[in-house]
Amino acid sequence: MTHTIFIDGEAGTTGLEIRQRLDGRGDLQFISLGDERRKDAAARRDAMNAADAVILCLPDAAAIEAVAMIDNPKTRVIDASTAFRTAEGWTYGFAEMDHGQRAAIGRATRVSNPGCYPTGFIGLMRPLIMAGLVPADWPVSVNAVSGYSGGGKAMIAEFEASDRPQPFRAYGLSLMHKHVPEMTRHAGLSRDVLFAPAVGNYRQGMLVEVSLHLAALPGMPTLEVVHSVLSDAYAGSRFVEVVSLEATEAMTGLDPEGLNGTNRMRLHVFGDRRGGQARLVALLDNLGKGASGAAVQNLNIMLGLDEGTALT
Ligand SMILES: NC(=O)C1=CN([C@@H]2O[C@H](COP(=O)(O)OP(=O)(O)OC[C@H]3O[C@@H](n4cnc5c(N)ncnc54)[C@H](OP(=O)(O)O)[C@@H]3O)[C@@H](O)[C@H]2O)C=CC1
Ligand SMILES: CC(=O)N[C@@H](CCC(=O)OP(=O)(O)O)C(=O)O
Repeated sequence: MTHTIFIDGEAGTTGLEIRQRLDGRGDLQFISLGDERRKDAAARRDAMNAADAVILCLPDAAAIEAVAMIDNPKTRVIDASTAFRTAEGWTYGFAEMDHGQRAAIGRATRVSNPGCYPTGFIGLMRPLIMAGLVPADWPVSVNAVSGYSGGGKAMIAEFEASDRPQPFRAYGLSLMHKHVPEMTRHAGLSRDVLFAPAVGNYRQGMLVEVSLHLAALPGMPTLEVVHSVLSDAYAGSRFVEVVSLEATEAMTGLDPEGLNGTNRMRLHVFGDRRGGQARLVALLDNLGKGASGAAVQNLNIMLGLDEGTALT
């Protein structure tokens, strides 16, 4: 059976990566508008209503407009923007976040693809909060560094055009980053997370880190307990791996580009087993499991296919 797919925003950073991952798949047929018509509202409306599945790779405002154009009840949507990640009627497209989430994605007509930073943060924290190791109202901070492709075409042009690009830039300094509601909600927290992002002068890949004073938590969990809760949560997972404590203890550094080109995420629990502190670090490709890879995984699930089709 062939499914008809329309990628709105196909010429953008996320759209291009999705298209590359889907190229050569005989089970899919694409509606493509070409450069002249890709922003023509009428052409986009027709394309969306003719498709079995639409993947929106647009800025938030354009994604909201696009969804309003769909009147075919059979058209299913995956939105890569931030617009619907905490919206009523949308299913959050992070298959590994809970038992049952994959099946919910499979049934959904509207799926919001998670943000890149939230994928790392929720991946690290949700199991610990659900297990009661971290109380829902705990004050949690998250630091992260992303490659500049995280900022789309505009940021890529900024970094690649400049003779002397900044090596590193802290941003989100007002603490009002657009990912805060999504991270807070889907991690299961009741208090807004404090998010400190940064962008580095490299194209792609990211580290997302939560530091915890384990000895200050109500149950004073050990590093081993934290590790075992995370390992249990992702046991058998194809794309999310929890690195063994032996392996993390042997590491002296972590490369943010280490999973580029894949749909995988690796979770690390760093710290001294005798100490009362932990650095939890997620490694992922912002354009892989953080965006385009996750969108393809969600599409596979929605079409009833093996979720790993065309993904590494
Ligand atoms: N980059 C990343 O790592 C991630 C991005 N996302 C999200 O994915 C979405 C797309 O981001 P990204 O690919 O990085 O952004 P880009 O800016 O690289 O691409 C966006 C594309 O949308 C096109 N576009 C803008 N407005 C319209 C419109 N009204 N109609 C049709 N096309 C339009 C742009 O056209 P033009 O080429 O003319 O500018 C561009 O091709 C965003 O919501 C972003 O937040 C999510 C996770 C990670
Ligand atoms: C480096 C950089 O600028 N990154 C982007 C996030 C990229 C991303 O995840 O976009 P979504 O909002 O669609 O999830 C930012 O901080 O706004």
